[in-house]
Amino acid sequence: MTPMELTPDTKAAVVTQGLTKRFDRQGAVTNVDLTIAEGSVYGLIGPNGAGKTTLIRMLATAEEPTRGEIYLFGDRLVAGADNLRIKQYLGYLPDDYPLYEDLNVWDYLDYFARLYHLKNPSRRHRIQEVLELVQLTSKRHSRINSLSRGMKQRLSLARTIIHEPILLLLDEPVSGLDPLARQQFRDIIRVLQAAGMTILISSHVLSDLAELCTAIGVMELGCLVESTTLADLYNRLGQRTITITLLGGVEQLPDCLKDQPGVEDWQINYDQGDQQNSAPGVHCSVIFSGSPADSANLLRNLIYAGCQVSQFHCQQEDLESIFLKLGHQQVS
Ligand SMILES: Nc1ncnc2c1ncn2[C@@H]1O[C@H](COP(=O)(O)OP(=O)(O)OP(=O)(O)O)[C@@H](O)[C@H]1O
Repeated sequence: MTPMELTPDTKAAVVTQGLTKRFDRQGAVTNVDLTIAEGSVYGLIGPNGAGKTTLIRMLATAEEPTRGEIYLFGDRLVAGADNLRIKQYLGYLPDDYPLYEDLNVWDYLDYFARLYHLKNPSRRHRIQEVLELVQLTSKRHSRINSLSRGMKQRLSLARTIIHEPILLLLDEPVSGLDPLARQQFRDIIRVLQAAGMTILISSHVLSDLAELCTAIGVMELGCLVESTTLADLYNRLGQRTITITLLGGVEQLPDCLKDQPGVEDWQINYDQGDQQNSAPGVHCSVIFSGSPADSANLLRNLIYAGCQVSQFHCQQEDLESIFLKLGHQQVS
């Protein structure tokens, strides 16, 4: 697979070349050529054991590669060196980072801000700023062990960005969070992206990634087997379905669908169904590969032909089902 190409006006935040990590004789990451465009939100997906955490740990300087190069914003990570300059603009949230449960929220952030040599009054201002961003201002005097799981994860994120990094590496940041907590987390990520950060997120919650990401990488058995924009992934591998509900004029339907640009196949369900659970009428499911203009034409033609269209709904196949279709191998 060739690395994802950047447009001439985009710079790379992350470039890896032949990145490889072996534990004993076991390959965890093999020959990964990864490119992440500056300002993008890049989602890393793949089955358990595919090498996502190991890849992220190498980018975060927490693990030394066995082989290969890493460039962050053009700076090469040097094995064995302290890479201080790079660490200053990196924020890394591991999947198992412990919080100091007995501290209160403010003292916890103050501790990390001091580690980054932030001096007052800037330190105080920065803590106030991140608390506001992660919506924990009202909890600033609470002990960490009294916070909900979602709050703790937002606090971890606040700690990760306390030094204003420009590259965020988040390893399964939403695992174990309920839907509301995940939504709050996504909202914060959007704010960070709007502020210009480049963000790499690994997650098994593909619906979250589909909402957030501009690009997706798929890992399998240590290799990066896909790395592309979300739009390209949908275009190449996603299937779109148009669901049409008709109140009458069903007999004209096959003639309208036949030879219509973008219509690949269709199925008509003449069963009027349980009216409490589905809209009344005859339902038709169309596999569609056309453009938005093609779907507008289809709708117009149906109406001209006398079909009584009560619903016309175009739906993109979701990331989860595209991923399952890829049929990637699970590490056993
Ligand atoms: N410190 C280590 N020592 C030995 N083997 C390791 C070590 N860390 C990871 N591995 C192995 O490397 C492979 C990749 O693991 P990794 O944790 O990177 O996968 P992952 O895609 O993040 O999985 P998950 O989705 O379950 O978190 C696995 O086979 C794992 O057992």
